[in-house]
This record gives sequence, C-alpha cells and structure tokens, in this order.
Amino acid sequence: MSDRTLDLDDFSDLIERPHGGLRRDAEERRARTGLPDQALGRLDELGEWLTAAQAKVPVEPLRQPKLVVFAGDHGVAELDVSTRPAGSTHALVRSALDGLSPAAILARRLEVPLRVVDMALDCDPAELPADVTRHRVRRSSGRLDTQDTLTAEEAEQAFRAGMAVADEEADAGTDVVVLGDLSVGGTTAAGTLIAALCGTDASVVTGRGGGDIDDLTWMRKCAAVRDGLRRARPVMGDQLKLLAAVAGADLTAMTGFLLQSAVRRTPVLLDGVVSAACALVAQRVAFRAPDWWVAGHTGKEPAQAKALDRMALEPLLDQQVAVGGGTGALLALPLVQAAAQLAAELPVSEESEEVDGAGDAATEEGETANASALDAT
Ligand SMILES: Cc1cc2ncn([C@H]3O[C@H](COP(=O)(O)O)[C@@H](O)[C@H]3O)c2cc1C
Ligand SMILES: O=C(O)c1cccnc1
Repeated sequence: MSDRTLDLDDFSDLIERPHGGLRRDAEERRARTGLPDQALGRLDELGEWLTAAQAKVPVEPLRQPKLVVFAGDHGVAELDVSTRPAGSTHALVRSALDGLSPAAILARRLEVPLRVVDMALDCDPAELPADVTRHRVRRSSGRLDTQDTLTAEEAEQAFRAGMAVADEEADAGTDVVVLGDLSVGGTTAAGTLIAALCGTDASVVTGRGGGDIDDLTWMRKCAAVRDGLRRARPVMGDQLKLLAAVAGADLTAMTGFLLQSAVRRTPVLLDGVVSAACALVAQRVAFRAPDWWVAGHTGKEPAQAKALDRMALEPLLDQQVAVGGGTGALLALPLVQAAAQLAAELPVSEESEEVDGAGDAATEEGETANASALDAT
C-alpha cells in the first residue's frame, strides 16, 4: 500500500492467520516425538505457533532475533508525570546503545542486535549516536492532555516509518522481533490509549511508570490520562486520528510496525504497556493481527494486563519489570527460542500415518529408524 494514501482498512485483507493446515502437520510431527501431549507445557503451544508463523514443518530454529526499539519524547512529560525530566529520552537511547541499559545488557548476553529508531526525540540529531535509525517526524510529540500529539500528516509519516522498519526487518531475514520503547512520558500515552479502547477510567489504567512515582505525581498522571481520554474518545473509530490525538510519534510508528510485521509474517514479542497499547490499537485495525504476537511478560502498569486480556494474550513470564526498552520481552526470548529449537530438533519416529492421539507414537515401537525423543533419553 506504500504508493497510495494510507488506508488502514487494507490491513484486514493483507494480514492472514498463521497457517492453520500446517498447525495440524506440526501437531502430527510433535506426536511422533514420543513425548506425551503437552509434556513441554507452553513450549508446545509456542512451537506450534512458530511453525504456523513460518509455515514450515519442521520449524526453523530462530537464528536472527532483533531488538527493535522506537524512541521519542512526549510533551505530556512536561506535566511532571514521570520520574525522568521531559525531553530526556535521548539519554536513555545513549545508555541503550552504549550497552548499559537493562535491555542492552540482556541483548548482549543473548546476542541480539539492537536497533533504535528516533521518531520524536527532543535533542539535536547531530548529538545522537550514528547507528540510530532516523525517522524523526518532529522534536517531541505534543501534550496529549491539551492538544493533538501529532498533525494528521505527522501521524501518517510516523505510521509509514514504522511500516518501513517492519519491511526492512522482514527483508533482512529477522525471524523474530523483540519490540521495545524508550519514551519518557510514554506510559501516560499508553494508559490513555488503553483506557479509551477498553472503556475504563484513568485511575484503573494509571500506574507508576518507569520509576516509583509518588502519590502526587500519580495524581497528575491520572489527570493527564483523564484529559487525554476526553480528547481520544471522539476519534476512537478512526485509529490514525486516535494515534494523532494522544499516542505521539513513537507509539504511532510502533502500531504501523506491528501491523506491517503481521503482513510480513514476522512474529513479534511484546514488551510492556507501551507495546501492549500499540498492539491493542493494531487489533482494532485488523482483528487477526494479534495471532502474530506473543506477550513476553507482565509488567507493573495495570493498563498492560487490560490490553493483553482484550487480545487474549497470556504473558509468558511475570517478572514485574518496569523499565521498558524491551527488557521484559528479552527475558522471554529464550523461551521462544527454546520452543523453536525443540520443535525443530526433537527426533521423530518415521511412522507418519494415522497418529490420532498425541503421544500414541511412543507406543508404536519397533519401526523407528530415527530414535524418538523418548527412546533417545
Ligand atoms: C533505568 C531505566 C531505564 C529505562 N529505559 C526506559 N525506561 C522507561 O521509562 C519510560 C516510560 O516511563 P514513564 O512513562 O514513567 O516516563 C520510558 O523511557 C521507558 O522506556 C527506563 C526506566 C528506567 C528506570
Ligand atoms: O511497561 C512498559 O512498557 C514500561 C513500563 C515502565 C517504563 N517504561 C515502559
């Protein structure tokens, strides 16, 4: 859709479900490992999901994960709703790229490359590290409580930038994306989107963000969400307008990224409340899109659980991490990789016909040229 005007309705046709027929082949292959049904717990479900996403039986092990982080400042941070000063996200970006942030340390350990995309940082672009992807649409997004965070043109530009990054990652062979945010004030924007789409109040979705904010700060944050909600509700039926009204450039780009990644069949691991909020907007655009995502962890923001619940996504871990940047999702990445590895490499018996109860293959002894997984142990 790149040359035409952006029509979000196109995504419902462009996004397929992961391949249902193949899922059956995957189950059949799984049965022939000889391991009892569900013996691998959620890894069984994840393995089937990855198989369906790749449309390959057996699935390929995940070799090219990428941590993609959208970064931007939020005007709402001027209201003192974060422990960090307004306009200071560039410092988080630097710390991530210097390998010092929690997410960067985990990414290094897991050998996952990091890509940071500047959507609306409040700093001189020349001061940014050279390896930042530059898609800045403005210097800091507007204050969501009193004004649109983006013009219609900026929203479209940000959304398309997110789509372009998704295309680049798919073309480069990235086989799973870990999606994070660096966004001082971003949990206020995320809470506003989630409250609007779930029809709840500010107080229900507002948490303590990327730091343990005090009660007065929490009340200011709640008031900002309440005011943002008044501005969001009238435009809820038009997701691009909704994003322009309250999301800011980084969250708008993340929404475009999620949808285009689903079009390109790239599985994505969601991180905290910010990626969950974007996923929820994306679900409104294309109801099949959440089939392409897995929730990495439960963080501390109450809005995150609401959003994931709406999408029927059950987080893999509950670590109560509240630093964003992809940290929680990276913790879950080894589970997803383990699922792929097991689904790809567990030996199977050659018997392939009529295995109609999972686990029955183990009892069809004798004609196994390859050792089944049970035999091998
Ligand atoms: C060490 C540390 C590193 C971080 N990197 C990102 N955030 C996180 O905090 C911000 C969102 O929270 P709020 O809406 O309250 O401003 C984002 O920059 C997010 O990535 C961090 C937080 C901490 C403590
Ligand atoms: O859940 C998140 O995405 C989150 C939480 C705290 C700080 N930054 C992000």
